[in-house]
Amino acid sequence: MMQQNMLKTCSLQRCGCFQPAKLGAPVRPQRAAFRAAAAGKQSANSAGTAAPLQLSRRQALVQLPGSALLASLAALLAAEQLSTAVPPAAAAPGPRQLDQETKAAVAAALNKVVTKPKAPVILRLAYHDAATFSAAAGDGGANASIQFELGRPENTGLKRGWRLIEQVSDELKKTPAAGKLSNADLIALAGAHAVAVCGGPVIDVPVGRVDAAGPDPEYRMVSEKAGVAALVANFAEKGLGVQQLVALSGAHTIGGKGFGDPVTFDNAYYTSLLAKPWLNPNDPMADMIGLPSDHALPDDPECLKLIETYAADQQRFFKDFAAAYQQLTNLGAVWA
Ligand code: HEM
Repeated sequence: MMQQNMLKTCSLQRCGCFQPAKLGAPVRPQRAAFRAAAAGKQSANSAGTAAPLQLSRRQALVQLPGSALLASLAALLAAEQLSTAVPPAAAAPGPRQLDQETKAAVAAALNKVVTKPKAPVILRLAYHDAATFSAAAGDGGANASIQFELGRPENTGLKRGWRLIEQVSDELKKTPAAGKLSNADLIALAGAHAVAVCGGPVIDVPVGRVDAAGPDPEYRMVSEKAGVAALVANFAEKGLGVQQLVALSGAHTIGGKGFGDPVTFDNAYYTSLLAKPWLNPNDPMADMIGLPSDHALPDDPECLKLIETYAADQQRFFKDFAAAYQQLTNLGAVWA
């Protein structure tokens, strides 16, 4: 409504033919434009014509002299534009950016709740929430359904992560962000925060995801015992390629899998995959390092090339991880 009235006011400034628009008093632009054109004719002829002119559209076009005709056409065009201008529709559903006020409130809540030691479980939670997506079935994905799936074997340990999201949500209740974000948004934002707080890339996460009312279908998560073909196939089912598989697996650089400092997000995962410390017969902890699915990656030539790239160039890893994380957290999302 406000925009509509601004439009009317603008037209007032542009062609001077409207009375100021009042709230709730719609102007009839075409008629007003004609009056304006007729008034132009009247003033041009004021010496010889006493009666005010009331012209039809056709009359105006036929009878008005050149300059008045041009003026009338211009007025008509402006009026036509106004009359066809539809009121602004409600914003179309889709990802949107957080406003500054909400962003600040969310950042404060995440800083308070998702501290470095909590980062690994939160990042894993974000993966497990989104990776139930199936492109073929067209369901699952980043929708906070993880809250209904915490009893599944692949989600062992993630109750702790979900409780942290509940805490973030509670924190936000006292702020301008209250009620503005879904749990699915909070999970995606918290995962990005987890990466950043451990020194990884700052990832822009749009919001507007709608929460699911129940669990996603089962058996969508790939096993830690999977070989590289099964890993690639599982990611492909979600519309993610080999590059996304290798970049996202770099998340294992944080947490307890033995790839360097557990709360530093860096490219130690890739340097370790090349060094293969799990094969060191002199290290009693060797078999604690990495998962079979991690160990499998360097066996594939395409994966190996990416592992070498990320091992040599941390910034490239950060860039590809950030892009893949955005893809991951948009999988299957229904936008409000
Ligand atoms: C590629 C297939 C993947 C498999 C099979 C897999 C499996 C696992 C397993 C079994 C754990 C150990 C959980 C535990 O300690 O109890 C783990 C940890 C973790 N995963 Fe994955 N994961 C995969 C991909 C990912 C991706 C794509 C991400 C995030 C983008 C991710 C993030 C994490 C994190 C951060 C941890 C450490 C959690 C902690 O220490 O609390 N994982 N993953």
